[in-house]
Amino acid sequence: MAALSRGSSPENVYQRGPAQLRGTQVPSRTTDERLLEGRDGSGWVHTDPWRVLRIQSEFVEGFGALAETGPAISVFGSARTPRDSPVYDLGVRVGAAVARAGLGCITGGGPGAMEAANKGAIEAGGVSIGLGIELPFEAGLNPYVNLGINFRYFFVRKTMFIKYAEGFIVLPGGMGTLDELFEAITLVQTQKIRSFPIVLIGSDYWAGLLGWLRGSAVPAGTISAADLDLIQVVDDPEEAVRRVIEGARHVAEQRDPSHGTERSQS
Ligand SMILES: C/C(=C\CNc1ncnc2c1ncn2[C@@H]1O[C@H](COP(=O)(O)O)[C@@H](O)[C@H]1O)CO
Repeated sequence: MAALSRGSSPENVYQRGPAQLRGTQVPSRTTDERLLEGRDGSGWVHTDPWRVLRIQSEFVEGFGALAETGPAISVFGSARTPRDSPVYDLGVRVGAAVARAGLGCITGGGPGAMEAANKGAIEAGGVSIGLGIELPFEAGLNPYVNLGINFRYFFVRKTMFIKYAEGFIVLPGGMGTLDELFEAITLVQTQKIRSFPIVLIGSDYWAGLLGWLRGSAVPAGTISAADLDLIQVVDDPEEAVRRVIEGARHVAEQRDPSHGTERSQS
């Protein structure tokens, strides 16, 4: 490719965006020329700069889709909960209670307890939101989602669970559920967000974890006893929703009115 004759002598100035280039710094091709020339392989779509744009677009799409959905509660729970189990039934009742309270029900959009909560929400006439995630064993969004968004990146999706929820209700679950639960607790404990209602549902299931936190982590000094106050445990779906609404109201009352309904994390 021939060098640009205009830029080849030191006295000529070449403007590339905000940068001024002279002499040897003058490129041989214009930016447009590079954009419009033939295909350059496809490896660049797997480079970090390109990924940054994809991550940015996930935030833009997520914020765009959820900004106008109204107040909601994020409901978590195991992807493996069978449809014929009592926990599935509990999930349906949680989703229905969320919808009856006039709140959107946000889940991970997958099977098991997520599907149960979406089913309850949609059957009760509510907004049933599924924030799906690309996984190697892709299952797709469950059929009870009436607003679904699929994410590539877990961390983008997790931002949405927190940003658009008044609080969390957590059904029995495994690693994914614990990850979501402890992310929220960590954000509150480190004061990245102000108090955020977190309600575990199913006291029998959660007793072991809470017992370990109280009996091992507190005495070891790795958490403070006050950290446990961030978590509430109930068995009744209506009570779980009531606790989130009360907690959210308490947070709103404490908030400086000039901050509107925005959370303090930036
Ligand atoms: C395991 C199977 C499918 C997994 N599909 C999922 N779809 C959407 N979200 C998921 C999935 N698996 C985990 N999650 C997220 O983690 C939480 C559940 O994880 P757990 O380890 O099962 O507790 C859940 O809240 C999701 O956000 C095939 O059955």
